[in-house]
Amino acid sequence: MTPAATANVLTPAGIIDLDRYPIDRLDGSEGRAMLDAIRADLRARGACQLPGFLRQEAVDRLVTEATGKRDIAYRTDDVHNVYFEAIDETRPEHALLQHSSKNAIAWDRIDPDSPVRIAYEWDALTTFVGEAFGLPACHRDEDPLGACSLMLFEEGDELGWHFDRAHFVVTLMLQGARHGGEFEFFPNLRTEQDENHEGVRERLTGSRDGVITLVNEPGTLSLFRGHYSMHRVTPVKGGRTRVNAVLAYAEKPGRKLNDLTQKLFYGRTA
Ligand SMILES: O=C(O)CCC(=O)C(=O)O
Ligand SMILES: [Fe+2]
Repeated sequence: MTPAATANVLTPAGIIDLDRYPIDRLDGSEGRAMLDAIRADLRARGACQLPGFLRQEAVDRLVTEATGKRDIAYRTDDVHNVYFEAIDETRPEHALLQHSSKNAIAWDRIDPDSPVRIAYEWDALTTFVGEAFGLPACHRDEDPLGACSLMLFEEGDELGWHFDRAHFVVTLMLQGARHGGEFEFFPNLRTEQDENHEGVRERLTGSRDGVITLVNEPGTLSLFRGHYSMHRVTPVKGGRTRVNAVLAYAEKPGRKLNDLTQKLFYGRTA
């Protein structure tokens, strides 16, 4: 980065397109209409995408930051089942192994003036996320590693089919792969009351019934209820790294990962 760019710290309005998405004016008529549309989308398919949420300059800076930090990213390459649980061989859908590999840049390695830090720490974004998901309260995670991270998916990297442990996830797409790297999603495949083991097994053995593919445009904010909707990221191909940010929130204040999870995702504790 040039000295001029370093000195030029972006403001929330310079990072997020607040003309298109008035997240700091949720009480106004445009803000209310936006929230209504987002909530309807989340109800209907468990996911909502806001293309052009980040301004181009913020996207460009974040891709430069993330790719520049490849060497301090922590690489994971694992097999797991869709529940991230110890395998129960007596359950077919439980024993079908998935592959995931990616490189994660932890929250404490993200620049003080990084656009993603400024956006994540802006209370208006936190309030907006809570309102979008219809939560009584919404807090940023307080985990020094996992609160908000930058992810790099290189050639062959993917996330196998899974249900998130968290009830909802927020991502920012920064750079799509040339091929693959697509986010595929089975809306509401299970519910709190019904695990739908049969439906899960069918999807893991080839059924595409009900699948949706989300857009991969750089600058898009995605909100999704990944706890009920099985999803994956298809293998990256074509030589361009897929880069995104994952923003973590909780209904209660002070959420942190336990030591085991920190070690698993970031290779250390903090
Ligand atoms: O990289 C993505 O688009 C999805 C991330 C995801 O599924 C997760 O963080 O659990
Ligand atoms: Fe996920």
